[in-house]
Amino acid sequence: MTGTPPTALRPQHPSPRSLHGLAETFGFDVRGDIDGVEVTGAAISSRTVQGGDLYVGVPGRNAHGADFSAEAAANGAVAVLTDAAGADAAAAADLPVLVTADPRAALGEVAAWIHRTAENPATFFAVTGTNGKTSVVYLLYGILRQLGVVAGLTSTAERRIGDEAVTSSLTTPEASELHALLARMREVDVRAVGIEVSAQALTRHRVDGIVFDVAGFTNLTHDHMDDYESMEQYYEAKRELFQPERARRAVITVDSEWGRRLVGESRIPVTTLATDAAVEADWHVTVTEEAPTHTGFELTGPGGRSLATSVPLLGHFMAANAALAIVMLVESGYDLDQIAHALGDGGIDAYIPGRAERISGDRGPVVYIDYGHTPDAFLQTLDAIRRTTNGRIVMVFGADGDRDTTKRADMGAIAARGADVVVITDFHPRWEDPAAIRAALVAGALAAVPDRELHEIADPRAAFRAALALAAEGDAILYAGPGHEDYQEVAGVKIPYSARDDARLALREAGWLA
Ligand SMILES: CC(=O)N[C@H]1[C@@H](OP(=O)(O)OP(=O)(O)OC[C@H]2O[C@@H](n3ccc(=O)[nH]c3=O)[C@H](O)[C@@H]2O)O[C@H](CO)[C@@H](O)[C@@H]1O[C@H](C)C(=O)N[C@@H](C)C(=O)N[C@H](CCC(=O)O)C(=O)O
Ligand SMILES: Nc1ncnc2c1ncn2[C@@H]1O[C@H](COP(=O)(O)OP(=O)(O)OP(=O)(O)O)[C@@H](O)[C@H]1O
Repeated sequence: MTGTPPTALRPQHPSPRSLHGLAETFGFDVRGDIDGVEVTGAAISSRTVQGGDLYVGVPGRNAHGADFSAEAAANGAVAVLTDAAGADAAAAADLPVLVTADPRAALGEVAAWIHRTAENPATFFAVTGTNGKTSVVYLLYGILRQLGVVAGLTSTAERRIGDEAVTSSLTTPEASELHALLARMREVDVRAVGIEVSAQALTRHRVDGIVFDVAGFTNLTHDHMDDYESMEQYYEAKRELFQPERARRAVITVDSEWGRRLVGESRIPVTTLATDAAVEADWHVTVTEEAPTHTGFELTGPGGRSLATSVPLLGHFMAANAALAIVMLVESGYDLDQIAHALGDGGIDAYIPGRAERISGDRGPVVYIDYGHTPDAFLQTLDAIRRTTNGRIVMVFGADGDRDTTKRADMGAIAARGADVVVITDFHPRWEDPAAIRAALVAGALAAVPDRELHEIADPRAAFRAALALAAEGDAILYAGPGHEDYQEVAGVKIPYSARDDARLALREAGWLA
């Protein structure tokens, strides 16, 4: 149900709350008459305001949100919450104004109060880490459904309320959207929710007002060095999730040094998980079978408990992701045997859009469309493909413009080391010169493997077709980056482009797909 109107993400029957009560609860200064005013929702963007909303005007990089109060009023806002700098602009819109020092920092608790999140009976799972968040959230969702639980999720790809799905923009919604979404989920009896929590969400208060039942950690590797000054700062942003104000208990993957450090620096009960038998942990996951279509694994835990199952996705890292989801469920109260029974002989039933998604048919090269856009994601996925492919690997990829530029050389190098043929193309150049982005990737690739066969083709459609022409039966093509996305962002414009649809078309043109 892509493109569902935003009302689907809001409670259909909100119970109004008094603005007076809100101002009193949070100690906000009041300007104007608030007697008898009731709010039914909150919005951080004037563009998403609905009738009865409190419009929250926050200062941003480009503008002060309070400057859009008139538009918010026209869309039905009944009051504005802003800071002192925004108060006059908000008052000019002829709405009552609540004033606080940091409205963004207040938003989570305010939205939780309006939507009564504390009374929501669902179990809340949070997943953080550089790679694997979306995957773990979908795996939680899939396993919960196999357990017969009505589940919901929010991820980079989609928000899901039971069977209803809506395409996402941000990985973690703004708090105003998140609490409304949880209220909507409550209306349709969702009993467990997986929430992907980015570092940016923690830094920007997007998950304030929720105490998660279980928080999971996948890994921490090079990314987002545009948003954070160092890996240390990036780590500290993630660490915030593992404190009592935010989560009751944690499951931490301790394969990395960052994970092991996090165990010591969390202030909540922690259960640990490792893929390496030599690493001390409460739970261990061992891969027992690797195939393009699925990965079999065994999970062993305290007291001799164990579970042998499979995940319908490529890669040992997907076994680690699935194991994390299972241990998080155990920590939330499910019995391992109950999970084993629900999974049955068929294993985990989950579909993750655009994560090592195999879009080829029975004939021709195996084609994976992946969302990997970090050095470690490239490394892990190439390794997994190498282990399940007898032929050559052709890798197609580009890099984000206006995002962490420091990872480009590594991305190029890892591709050149792990693939037999490299095709460098445009991803989302945004406002950068696409040729300069490609040049950085080419330089990284050739510095690592000077004689690697390399093609530079700007247009992604042409790049994929070139890769297809270079591959034969038994080979694999990894097209990393676009995943589930349906656009390419060039100079501020989102041009429709689905790598999955276009690659399927190209496979048909080549006669490999019916
Ligand atoms: C850098 C950053 O975090 N930007 C966020 C920020 O935008 P901004 O500061 O540029 O806002 P602005 O344009 O100055 O506008 C100020 C305020 O006026 C409001 N406004 C503006 C115009 C208008 O017509 N009406 C209106 O109400 C805006 O909603 C905003 O609240 O506030 C906006 C409104 O909430 C966010 O949408 C926006 O996220 C942008 C889209 C973004 O790219 N964020 C990235 C950093 C992010 O969060 N990424 C992580 C990725 C994680 C991962 O890859 O793992 C994520 O969780 O998605
Ligand atoms: N556990 C993992 N370890 C390393 N790489 C992984 C892992 N899980 C997935 N990946 C790789 O990272 C890519 C992104 O996976 P996923 O979307 O699940 O991560 P994410 O943390 O949600 O990323 P984003 O926040 O950018 O959406 C996958 O397409 C795959 O290439």
